[in-house]
Amino acid sequence: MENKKHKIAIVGATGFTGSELARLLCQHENVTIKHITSERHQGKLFSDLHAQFLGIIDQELESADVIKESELDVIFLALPHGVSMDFVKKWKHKKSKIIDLSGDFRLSTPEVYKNWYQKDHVFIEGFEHAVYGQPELFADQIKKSSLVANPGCYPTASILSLAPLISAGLIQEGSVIIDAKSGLTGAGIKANDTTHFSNVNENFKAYGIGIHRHTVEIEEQFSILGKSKVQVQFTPHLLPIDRGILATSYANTTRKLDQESLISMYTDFYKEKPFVRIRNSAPSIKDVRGSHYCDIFPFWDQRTDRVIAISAIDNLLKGAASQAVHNMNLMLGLDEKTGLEQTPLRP
Ligand SMILES: NC(=O)C1=CN([C@@H]2O[C@H](COP(=O)(O)OP(=O)(O)OC[C@H]3O[C@@H](n4cnc5c(N)ncnc54)[C@H](OP(=O)(O)O)[C@@H]3O)[C@@H](O)[C@H]2O)C=CC1
Ligand SMILES: CC(=O)N[C@@H](CCC(=O)OP(=O)(O)O)C(=O)O
Repeated sequence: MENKKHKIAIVGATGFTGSELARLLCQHENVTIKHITSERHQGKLFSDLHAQFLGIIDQELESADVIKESELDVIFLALPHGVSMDFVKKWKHKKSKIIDLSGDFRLSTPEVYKNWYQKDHVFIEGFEHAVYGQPELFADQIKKSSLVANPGCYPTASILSLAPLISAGLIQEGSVIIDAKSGLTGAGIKANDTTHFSNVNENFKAYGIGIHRHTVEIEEQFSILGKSKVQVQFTPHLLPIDRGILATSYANTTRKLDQESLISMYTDFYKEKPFVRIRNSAPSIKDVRGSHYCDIFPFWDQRTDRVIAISAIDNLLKGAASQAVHNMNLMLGLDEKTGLEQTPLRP
């Protein structure tokens, strides 16, 4: 018997995460891409904009207006934050499940959203329904949800790096410091001064110091996992590479640990999570590039009695598109690994 194909749409398909979604979903055995949308490029072929899809997805880009009348199982929103919420509001009566890649529904309340995104939220109702889409941590809620807030890229790497210790209540309050670095595609497809070649090439800098919106996303998720308020110091950096995130997380623990028990705690925590790999040496960005893996090396520094957990992901995949597909698999009751077992791309 032929597989039932779920109908999906990718809204904002011309961007970086939208085109990665298209790459994954065109090979996914259980879905068919019904619509791919763009407002600026409607009428052109997807493969005209992204030549790598020539002969693979020569589908016409449509305006998101077509979604209104279309029967869809899942809609992926690969739109900027502040834009996604308008669409979620507009389509609130549709039966389709929505996976939003933006930050619009990741936080706990519209007030917290306003504080960190400097924008009033237009769809407050959404906060009650949205589930934070970290498949390794919240699969049960994701399976029942019809609105998933796909996590941010830095939060994915950061949260997974310390989740086993936070969940076990082993982290000393106020001691978490996360130093994270991202490739340039994290900043989206539109070029600007920051992403200008000569400002990035052979250069390296910190940004968003003390104010980056991912700080609160990480804090809120740690607070849920640890069942008490957690504050973190988070600093992002821009790497002169196209894709990948490396996060180095430091924390003091409430009791002394050792390397062996740390590794066994992490291995145990992630034992049924096929896309988190516990390493016994520091991972590099290229070890996970082009894949859905998050590699983590937890290290016990016996000199300073501190944990240093290093995690690596591909920001466009585990940090965005493949995580969204993982969420879709869970929401549709499919095998969670479907369409996600790409081997990392080296060198
Ligand atoms: N890049 C990354 O590594 C990650 C990104 N994210 C989040 O995912 C979302 C998408 O990111 P990314 O793919 O990088 O973004 P891009 O800037 O690369 O693409 C954005 C897309 O949104 C569309 N768009 C922009 N404004 C509007 C609008 N007003 N109405 C309708 N469509 C619009 C554009 O379509 P067009 O111009 O063709 O009409 C484009 O296709 C963002 O919220 C981002 O924060 C999350 C994790 C990681
Ligand atoms: C390198 C770079 O600029 N990265 C982006 C993060 C991209 C992302 O995941 O952000 P969202 O929360 O908007 O989804 C930034 O720091 O704003």
